[in-house]
Amino acid sequence: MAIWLTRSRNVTCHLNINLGLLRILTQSYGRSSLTTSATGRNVRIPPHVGLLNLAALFSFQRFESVKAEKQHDSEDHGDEKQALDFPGGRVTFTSHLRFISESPEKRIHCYRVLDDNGQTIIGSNFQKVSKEIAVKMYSHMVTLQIMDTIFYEAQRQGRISFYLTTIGEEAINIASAAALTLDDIIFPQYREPGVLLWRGFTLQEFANQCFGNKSDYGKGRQMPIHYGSNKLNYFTVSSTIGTQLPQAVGAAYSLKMDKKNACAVTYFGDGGTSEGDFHAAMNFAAVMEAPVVFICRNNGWAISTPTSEQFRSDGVVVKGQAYGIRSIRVDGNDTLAVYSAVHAAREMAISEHRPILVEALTYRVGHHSTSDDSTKYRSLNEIEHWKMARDPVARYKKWVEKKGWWTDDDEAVLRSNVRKEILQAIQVAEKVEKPPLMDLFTDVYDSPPPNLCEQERLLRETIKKHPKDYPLDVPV
Ligand SMILES: Cc1ncc(C[n+]2csc(CCOP(=O)(O)OP(=O)(O)O)c2C)c(N)n1
Ligand SMILES: [K+]
Repeated sequence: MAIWLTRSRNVTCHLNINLGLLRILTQSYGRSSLTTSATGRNVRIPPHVGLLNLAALFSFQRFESVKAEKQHDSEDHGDEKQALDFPGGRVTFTSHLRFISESPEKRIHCYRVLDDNGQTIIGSNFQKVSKEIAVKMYSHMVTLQIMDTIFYEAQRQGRISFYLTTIGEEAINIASAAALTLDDIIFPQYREPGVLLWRGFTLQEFANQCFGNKSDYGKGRQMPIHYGSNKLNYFTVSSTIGTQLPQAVGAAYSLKMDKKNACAVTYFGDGGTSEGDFHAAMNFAAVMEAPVVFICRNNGWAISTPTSEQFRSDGVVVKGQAYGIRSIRVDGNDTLAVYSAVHAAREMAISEHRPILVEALTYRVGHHSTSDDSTKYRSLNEIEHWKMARDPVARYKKWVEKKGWWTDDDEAVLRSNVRKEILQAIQVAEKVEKPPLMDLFTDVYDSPPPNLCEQERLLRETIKKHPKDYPLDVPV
């Protein structure tokens, strides 16, 4: 409830108060009168009006009073002459007792280039892309979609233990990757395999990891989709939400110390922003002026948690300013907008030694993973709407087609080739031997500690006791 308090000394304070505070105020202000300007006109309230009456008077005005308060937010009540020299800059004084509103009147706008029909919005400001890059982006988005569909089916058939798709987020994956260089170091969450695909990870390499065979760089020690590539500057996915964020800041800081023409780029979901690691990383990056680009895929759901239960702020983009980080909100389903925003973010991060936050608005069209059924917590209509009306791949396709860079024949050839290549990769990966049992215990300690040796002994004993339950294709 917003109230203007007037005292005889002509001091006006603007308050945002609850009933408890109102009680304290009426007591401490004693016989002075209260004046409300909540409706735009001043109403004098005599000192004898009881607290309950006062509460009733204001309770139905809550909406209007908040509006008034917001209007005042935009006025400058600061006294330029009366200021405090304080670390970080001059702070002007005000005699208005006024709290900053918890939410701005308007939400932060979302940058886009393509309209819903995939055509460039006249006057839009974006990074030009060559035909080669434009077509490569489109074909990689399609490849990612086909890979997801086939791998998902392979999991349903029991051929791999787990899978998680990126459907609906192809533009964020591919366009952001295209705007970076190979020297930029990627710290992914798990819904960005398209970045790795763009960097040259082969479909065979993806399949090897999902099957956890001997050719998997992680030697089968991670669940499927926890890809990583030293060669491609792509840190291995960690299931633990948010851990990649402070790591990215540290890597970015080292790139700056080494005067490298590169930045660190980290991806995370809206759910990830509730982790302490997100806040530690943002603050550390701002203070250390680390060249890191934070890319948040705000896809509406963190498994079954909707964003309304994740935060009460205007999404994620506003958190950047609180930490002193330049930020942008972008339409995550608009390939050209994502490309342009990340391209600009990278340039600023490196040339100005600063972190940048990009919030990409999108939607997780698939279930969280193969362990989830999202129809239990969200409507089919919502899913269908994003799948059909807001599909980033179809939208971008219209643009490349209009440019004359893509035809139906190109589409048919691409789809058929990619499908064949993925099926072939799965067949090969399935036949490759699994890493030996011993690999489970190596590569961490020079000489394994007693508890690890004990675990190995117990595992071998269990296999001997229950040979039928042990997979035949894993050498003991
Ligand atoms: C620290 C931690 N807490 C909880 C989990 C369980 N978990 C796995 S994924 C996930 C949701 C994350 O959502 P978000 O970061 O928004 O990414 P999205 O899956 O939507 O891409 C949760 C809670 C986890 N892996 N790590
Ligand atoms: K999410």
